[in-house]
Amino acid sequence: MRKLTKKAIAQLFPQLKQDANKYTRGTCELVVGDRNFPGAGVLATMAATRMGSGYVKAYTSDEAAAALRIVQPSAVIASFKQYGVECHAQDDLHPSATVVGCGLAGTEGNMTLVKSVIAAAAVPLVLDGGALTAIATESGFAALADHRLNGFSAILTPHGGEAARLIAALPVDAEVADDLHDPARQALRIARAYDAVCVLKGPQTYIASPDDAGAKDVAVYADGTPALAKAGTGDVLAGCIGALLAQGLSPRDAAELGVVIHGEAGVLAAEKLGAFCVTTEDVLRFIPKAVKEIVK
Ligand SMILES: NC(=O)C1=CN([C@@H]2O[C@H](COP(=O)(O)OP(=O)(O)OC[C@H]3O[C@@H](n4cnc5c(N)ncnc54)[C@H](O)[C@@H]3O)[C@@H](O)[C@H]2O)[C@@H](O)CC1
Ligand SMILES: Nc1ncnc2c1ncn2[C@@H]1O[C@H](COP(=O)(O)OP(=O)(O)O)[C@@H](O)[C@H]1O
Repeated sequence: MRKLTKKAIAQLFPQLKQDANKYTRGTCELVVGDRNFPGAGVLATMAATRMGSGYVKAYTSDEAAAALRIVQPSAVIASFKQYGVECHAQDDLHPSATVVGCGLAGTEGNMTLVKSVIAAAAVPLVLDGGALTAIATESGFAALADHRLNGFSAILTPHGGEAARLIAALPVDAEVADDLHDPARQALRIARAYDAVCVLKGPQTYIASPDDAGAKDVAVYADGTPALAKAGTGDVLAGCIGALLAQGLSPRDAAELGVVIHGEAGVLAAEKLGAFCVTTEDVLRFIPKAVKEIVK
């Protein structure tokens, strides 16, 4: 397995060009934060804004929109149903990506929403939270397969519970069944079956691509901190990865860089505040320090 370190991933960091404008810096759109989980939408949107995207647009509930207008007024706000109508297309000069699922727990309405977003998105996707529940259904799986057939990539960001659900939805494969206690092999199984980069989160985070030859090609990040074991840190990670994807990084590079910056933000927050007291909001606040530390 390849161990991810700050030093090894520093070179992946997107350059901020002198002649940049907000669109060349990448548009990150997010479909996140239903009325029950507005906080997840706010956290993911704030993280995407912090991680360098020039233009951040949140398609979200009224509840999350009200909070975002106060804590992140630079984010453009739209309602869920506007996604298919207004979503951004991408070209080489104007990269773009969409994050979907943070704070969209598995209601029928949310599942329909996620599938319609996957069908409409002509951009790379980050699928988190409820979007992972949606692709574990037959119609959600088919929507993702069509997205991939249309030439667009996807990153899946399951925690252990979501990974178990993604694997349970697959046909049993006797050859790999024995291996699935090993998280690196779980990540690889998910990546290959869903044809997407898999970021399997936990105390150690495993990153696998569909074309990895075996577990030896899976990357592992093991330098994080249990301070990150707090509700909402996964939403922050999804926003970070989405912003990097929206700046034109490959899915694998965006995933690896996002995981290391997020982990380092947790470590720096724990050093400053003590691991016990670190909040998810602190992790967001320490992202700039983590970036400075990595690109110095
Ligand atoms: N402030 C907010 O609004 C927050 C909203 N959230 C949203 O809440 C929704 C539900 O997400 P949840 O993850 O709570 O619930 P889920 O029901 O999707 O997953 C939790 C289940 O998975 C199991 N599990 C196994 N391994 C796990 C692991 N390594 N980490 C976590 N759980 C593991 C748990 O025991 C539990 O049964 C998502 O849409 C998410 O985005 C959460 O991100 C928390 C913060
Ligand atoms: N003990 C731990 N050590 C290091 N990192 C952890 C630990 N526990 C959780 N994390 C990290 O915190 C994040 C939690 O994400 P997730 O489980 O999706 O939370 P949520 O759904 O509440 O946002 C992941 O990035 C995970 O790798």
